[in-house]
Amino acid sequence: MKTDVKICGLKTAEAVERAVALGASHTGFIFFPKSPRNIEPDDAGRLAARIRGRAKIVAVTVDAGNDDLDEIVSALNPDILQLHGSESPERVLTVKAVYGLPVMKALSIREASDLDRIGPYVGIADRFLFDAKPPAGSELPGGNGVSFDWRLLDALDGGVDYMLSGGLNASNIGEALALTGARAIDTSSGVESAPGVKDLELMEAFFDAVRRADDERARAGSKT
Ligand SMILES: O=C(O)c1ccccc1NCC(=O)[C@H](O)[C@H](O)COP(=O)(O)O
Repeated sequence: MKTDVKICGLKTAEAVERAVALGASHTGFIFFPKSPRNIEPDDAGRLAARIRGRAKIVAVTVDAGNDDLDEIVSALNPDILQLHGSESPERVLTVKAVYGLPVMKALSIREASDLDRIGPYVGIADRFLFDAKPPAGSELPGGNGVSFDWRLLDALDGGVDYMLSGGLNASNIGEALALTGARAIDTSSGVESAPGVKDLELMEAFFDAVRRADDERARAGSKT
């Protein structure tokens, strides 16, 4: 099985095209002005046009109102909306109804009780993205390059469809996949040389590590 990989926070044609050539299943564009990865909707739309149909296009927003979502959806025409703020289940339902797009709801995890927040979104969100909680003082709800304790996901109901996120990089992705069995992963800072600057070599190393982990899982699976 090939792990789905989302490369998030893309801002240049070179990075978008390289991510997809390396096998990214999802490309993420950040609409959050405080982020070093923030991109204008029209610029994101131009980048997405280069890879449309080859990878899913994900619009990442944080507690966005309908005016902002209207502009983003019309300029980017995303395949998926990632809601990365404190959007309620009711807001997720509304967004899905208004835009007719699948929603990936991001939830931040630090301790076992954080998994209790999943339940109200089950049957509403199409997928979850489990990220680490931001470190103290961070203005960003995501893209902080920090991981959570992946073992917490042992308690997760096996039917929950999610992307594993938060501080993933070429050095730790093998362990993260082995521990969680995640089928889909997301990274941003782990493939950057500086905040918001994607590094093509780090991206390549990340995909190499993911494919090694996939091979390992296939070998382990074929022995059982
Ligand atoms: O990446 C950002 O700057 C960001 C800002 C505001 C909301 C969400 C953001 N990122 C969302 C993502 O999906 C990131 O890939 C995810 O948080 C993981 O980031 P990292 O820990 O840096 O790999």
